[in-house]
Amino acid sequence: MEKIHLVSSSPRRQTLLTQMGIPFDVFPVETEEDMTRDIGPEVLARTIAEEKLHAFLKNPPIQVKWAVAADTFISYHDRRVGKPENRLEAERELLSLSGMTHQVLTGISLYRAKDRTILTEVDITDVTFRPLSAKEIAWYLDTEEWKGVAGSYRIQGKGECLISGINGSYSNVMGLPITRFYGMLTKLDFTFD
Ligand SMILES: Cc1cn([C@H]2C[C@H](O)[C@@H](COP(=O)(O)OP(=O)(O)OP(=O)(O)O)O2)c(=O)[nH]c1=O
Repeated sequence: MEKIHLVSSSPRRQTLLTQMGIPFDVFPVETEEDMTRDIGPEVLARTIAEEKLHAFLKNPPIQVKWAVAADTFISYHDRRVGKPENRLEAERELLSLSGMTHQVLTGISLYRAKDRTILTEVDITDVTFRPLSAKEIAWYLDTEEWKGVAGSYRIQGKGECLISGINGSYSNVMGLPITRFYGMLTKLDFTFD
């Protein structure tokens, strides 16, 4: 099977590619990830994923055959939320999410080197939080799971205790929607043997 260059520092995306049985090399890039642009959340998810991919393509390793970049953030009430800067920001975020449904969006941009094709898609999952007490929020903040994740919670960790329901892909919330990504690879004739 051909290797994919994973243009991401996210350990969750590595876990999900491993789960899919796809060999990969990790090649993170630094981009601005400006969430304040006046565009809808789906377009924003596409745009940031494509910006990460294009940053990688400016100076790719010679042997690259495939590359994938992604961006995950949460959206509700016209707000787009990425990773919190500190505990106070995480606390405010969890308070806002308490008792309501938000969307988790992941933009995925896949590159096939042989003809320089780029395919970008967006996956959306609705996640509903239970009404959270101040005690629960304090407990969750103490777990430190909020560090480095969009929306200040980890569905794949103790964060699942805060959730009453999800509609859509679970792996999308973790940073790479397996079903959609598999479909994208198939569209571009990636061979799984
Ligand atoms: C909501 C949620 C997000 N996340 C993670 C997925 C993403 O890794 C992260 C969102 O940040 P991203 O900017 O998408 O990715 P990243 O900074 O981890 O890596 P890079 O920019 O190099 O690609 O939040 C979880 O792990 N669990 C969750 O429940």
